[in-house]
Amino acid sequence: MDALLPRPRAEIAPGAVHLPDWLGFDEQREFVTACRGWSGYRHTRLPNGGVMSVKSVCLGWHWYPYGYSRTTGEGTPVLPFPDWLGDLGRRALAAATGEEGYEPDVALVNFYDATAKMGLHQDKDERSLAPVVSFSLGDACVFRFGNTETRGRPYTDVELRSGDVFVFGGPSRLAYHGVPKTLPGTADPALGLTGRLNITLRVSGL
Ligand SMILES: O=C(O)CCC(=O)C(=O)O
Ligand SMILES: [Fe+2]
Repeated sequence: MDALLPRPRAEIAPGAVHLPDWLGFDEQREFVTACRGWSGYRHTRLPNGGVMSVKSVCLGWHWYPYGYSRTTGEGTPVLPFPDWLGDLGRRALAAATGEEGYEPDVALVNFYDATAKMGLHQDKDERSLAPVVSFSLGDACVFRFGNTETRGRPYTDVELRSGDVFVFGGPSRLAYHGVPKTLPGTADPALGLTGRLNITLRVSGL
């Protein structure tokens, strides 16, 4: 029942906008197919010795903690950033905030299995303060959106579901955010995805 109720657009903080159900089901399915076509998903190793529980692959530039490079950790070229993904990001940002002319050149594609999560962090390895545009596919998750000062409160927990867009820019561009948990089994089986995919688009400024 709950799934049938429309969820309103919400400004979670200044410059941070949640657009529920922005991608149609066919677009979600095509996006999942594209994500399957990208190879090289890896658990990123952190300088503190930890390993991220998500598996990720990058397009355009390779993100590592804490910077961007032209080659992957294996020394292979980074997968290209496709034009259609830039177009999608441009349309999503325009729909969220009205900003035109967004030109992302990096995508981080994260896969969450039932137990994966992502600790609170800032996206601050880019040399541009252009917004981050995030797409969610598959299982829903709890997305924690905080403040620019600390990992702690105040923060707002937002449920991101398949097809949702979340944009953060302006005064929220450097806000701490993370994924405390996914909600396993909530994906529409017709999507053909067990788990959650998140794709964030950024402008590297490089
Ligand atoms: O999975 C998400 O919704 C957030 C991902 C994220 O914050 C990141 O890739 O930097
Ligand atoms: Fe992030």
